[in-house]
Amino acid sequence: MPPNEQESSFPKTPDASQSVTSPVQETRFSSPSHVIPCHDDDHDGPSHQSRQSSVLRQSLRPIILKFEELTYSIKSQTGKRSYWFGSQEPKPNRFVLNGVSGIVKPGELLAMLGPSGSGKTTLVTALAGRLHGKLSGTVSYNGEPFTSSVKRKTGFVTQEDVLYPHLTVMETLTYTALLRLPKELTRKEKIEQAETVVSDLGLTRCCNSVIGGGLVRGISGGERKRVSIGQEMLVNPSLLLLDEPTSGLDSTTAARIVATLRMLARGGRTVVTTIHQPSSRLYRMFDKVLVLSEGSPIYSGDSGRVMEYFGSIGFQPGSSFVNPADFVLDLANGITLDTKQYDQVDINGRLDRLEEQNSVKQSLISSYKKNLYPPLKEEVSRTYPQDQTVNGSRAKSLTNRWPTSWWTQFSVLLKRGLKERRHESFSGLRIFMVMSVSILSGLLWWHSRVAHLQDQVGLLFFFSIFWGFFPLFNAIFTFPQERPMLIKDRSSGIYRLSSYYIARIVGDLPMELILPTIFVTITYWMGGLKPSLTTFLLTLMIVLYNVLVAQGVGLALGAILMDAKKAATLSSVLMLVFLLAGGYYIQHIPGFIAWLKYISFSHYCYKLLVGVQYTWDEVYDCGPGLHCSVMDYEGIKNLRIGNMMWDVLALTLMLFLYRVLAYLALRNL
Ligand SMILES: Nc1ncnc2c1ncn2[C@@H]1O[C@H](COP(=O)(O)OP(=O)(O)OP(=O)(O)O)[C@@H](O)[C@H]1O
Repeated sequence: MPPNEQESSFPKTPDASQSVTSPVQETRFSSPSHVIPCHDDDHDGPSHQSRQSSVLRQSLRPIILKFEELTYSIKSQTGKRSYWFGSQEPKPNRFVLNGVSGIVKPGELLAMLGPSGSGKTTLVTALAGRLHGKLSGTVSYNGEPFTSSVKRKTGFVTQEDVLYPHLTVMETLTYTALLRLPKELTRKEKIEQAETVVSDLGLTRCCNSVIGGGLVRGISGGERKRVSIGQEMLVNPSLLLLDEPTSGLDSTTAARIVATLRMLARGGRTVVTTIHQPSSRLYRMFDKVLVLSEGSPIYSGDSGRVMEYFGSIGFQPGSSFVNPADFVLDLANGITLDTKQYDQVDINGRLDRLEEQNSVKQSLISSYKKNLYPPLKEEVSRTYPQDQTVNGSRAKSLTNRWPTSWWTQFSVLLKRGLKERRHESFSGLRIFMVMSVSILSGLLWWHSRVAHLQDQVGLLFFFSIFWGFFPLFNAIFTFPQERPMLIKDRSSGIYRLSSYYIARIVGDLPMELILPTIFVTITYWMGGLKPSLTTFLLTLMIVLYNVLVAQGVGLALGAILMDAKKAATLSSVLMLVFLLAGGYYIQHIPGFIAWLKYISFSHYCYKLLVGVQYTWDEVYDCGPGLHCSVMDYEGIKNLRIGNMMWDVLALTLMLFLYRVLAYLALRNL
């Protein structure tokens, strides 16, 4: 009989969750008076009434999760190096999962236990449809494979919290609510859901604190974990999968989290979690447990019957007060009462001990196959009413692929990006750098004259190179930095890649364009370039266009390599090539390598800058009493300035091409 049979009758009614008193609720209602209520500045706080009518109380579509004979192997290395190439010889496949089966129904909380490295993370990742590689066996959700509609009904909390460090708790959950909750809910209702989750998870006190991470000090590890769980709760998942949600937390916080999971399960959801070393208090909250030993199951079934089962196959705990979780973890490691005693008498008998432990594990695996697997297999292969009802709803859900419209996704992502990057966009350091370089160059080129043509042309070349390097190097970090968040959001099917991509590019624009505008304005007039408003505006437009192209190159390199270090190295080489082949330093590049300048955006920018600065009839003093045409000056003549539309066209092509490349690279993430 399943534990808590009365509570977990299937399917659960929405109200069932409210009737369960959990430690979370107890904590919430007994929270001390000094707790500061968290209200978003943009809206009014939710009424108690609206919290009660939370959509989180209802499981909209219960899911039966079945997995059968899951086997996953990886290729490992021997460590022996081949003489010639230093590569390692392949070793036979190592099984990370070996014939794991199970079934979890709505209303149930399954815990996966096992020693470190036993395959828990691999299994939960496979159940979340995110394991890539050689997975054999079947996983079904109401009898269906993992479809995008299942994806949107599944919450997956990974072991590492993937959160934006500069957003506050409330901002994080609000943006998630706005993106993940269906368009049928109003904005106000979505925000209320976020507030409900903040309150349900006991995050009220820190809701205005930043998440933190890296060098930014933020909320505690337990609070971060609860924010991650909250993000998944918001989607009102029918299936919630969690990888070690309690690791590193104190026992009270861990108990609160497991109690929350139990409460969510009681609301008609299917909840699966891996857990490292639960206390007996936590263990009692699980309905079912699955115990893994080196990837093979040694127990799968009701949590309450674990001691009885192992007793029936000859494995007894040392005392009657033992924590069942400790007992099964010892067994999964091959440690029994006998081997423990053996340990104490013979401390040097390591090999014998290992052999004995292996034989205990093998015996447990055989017992599982003989005693537990046949009835489990029968249960898994049974057809449930849920298996049929889903077919109708699937067709409907597929038509509604995304929870929100493209425009909502775009505007929420834009705002989220601006908030997350507000510190870096308007960082004093960046502004200081641009201001100091512009003033310094203005002073160096102070009121330069056409007579000193070489100097003036040098200033224009500097414009094209500086405003190639700077935006390019800023842009290469964009996607490598955001990769974990993007993968997480995209795996949950929250938004289209196009809405994210456009929001990201548009969000970066203001700062990308404001700084060069300030720079050009200062340096142009200080540097004594042509005192004509039209020429100044044209110069500014060319520099801004160059910035956009350079930004595209940086985005593409970052997205293709997904490694900021590699991208930075490649960018340095690229910009050095562009610098040398740009047409300023070397005027007589050998023909076989002269094509390099045609792929350099700085070259086109430089040509355009020179083209708008000087006219065909303009002359300069080329000697005592001599006047030469500017266009005949060697450095300018070799640029072959002709119809400038071709240069604009080349830059326009690059502008789109690099952005399309970046987009395509992101699609393959
Ligand atoms: N992609 C991979 N490459 C190399 N080894 C892998 C890979 N995936 C899994 N493994 C190995 O498979 C085994 C199981 O890993 P997994 O992370 O699932 O264990 P776990 O039970 O979750 O461990 P822990 O409790 O320490 O997180 C480990 O030995 C791990 O090193």
